[in-house]
Amino acid sequence: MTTDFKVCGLSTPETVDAAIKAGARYLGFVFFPRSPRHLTPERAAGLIAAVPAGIGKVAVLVDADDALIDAVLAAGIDTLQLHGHETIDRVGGVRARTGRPVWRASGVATRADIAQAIASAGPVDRLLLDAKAPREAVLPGGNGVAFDWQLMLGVSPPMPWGLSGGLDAGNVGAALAALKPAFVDVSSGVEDAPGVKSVSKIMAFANAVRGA
Ligand SMILES: O=C(O)c1ccccc1NCC(=O)[C@H](O)[C@H](O)COP(=O)(O)O
Repeated sequence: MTTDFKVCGLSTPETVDAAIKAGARYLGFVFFPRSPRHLTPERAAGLIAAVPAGIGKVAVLVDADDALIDAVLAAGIDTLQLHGHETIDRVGGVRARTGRPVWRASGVATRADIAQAIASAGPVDRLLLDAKAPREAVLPGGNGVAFDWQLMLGVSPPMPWGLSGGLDAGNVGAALAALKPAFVDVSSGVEDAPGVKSVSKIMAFANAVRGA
């Protein structure tokens, strides 16, 4: 069975279409003004309108307020990925108020980070383990950096979890074989430059996931 994958940071009709054709289970849209992948809810609505039913439309949010959450849901988003410093109470509050699936993204650099990510995830539907952002990074995710996957050996989070950070067509097969996450998430690894997705790299990533 093929592992589900999410293509994150989509911002054009062509690359949304490529991700759909490649078989992505989830499409990610970033709502964070400092990101080269940033979208307004209005722009996202235009992209989401073309997405068939059955494919998840995931908003990547960083410490978003309720007004932004409501705006992205009105744009057609169905899943909320919280990628900031949201507390357990905030995660639970967002889930209870919206009734939508909530994913918690956490940065990993050490084994202790993984334990902390699991302990502080709150009532999430999915946990996304991403590489901890480098000290000088402007973004909390989407930096094209991998964490040491050996840190995950022997760890099985009690909720469905996804792997992200620095994945690409060349390494995702090894990641899947070693860790068997419920899903994988890619952004920089299918780009030609930050924020510029590549149709051919999206296809190559999908083939690598299927071939794993
Ligand atoms: O991608 C962004 O610009 C971004 C901005 C702010 C918070 C999170 C962001 N991305 C989160 C993702 O879901 C990425 O897909 C994930 O971190 C993997 O990124 P990459 O290492 O570039 O494949």
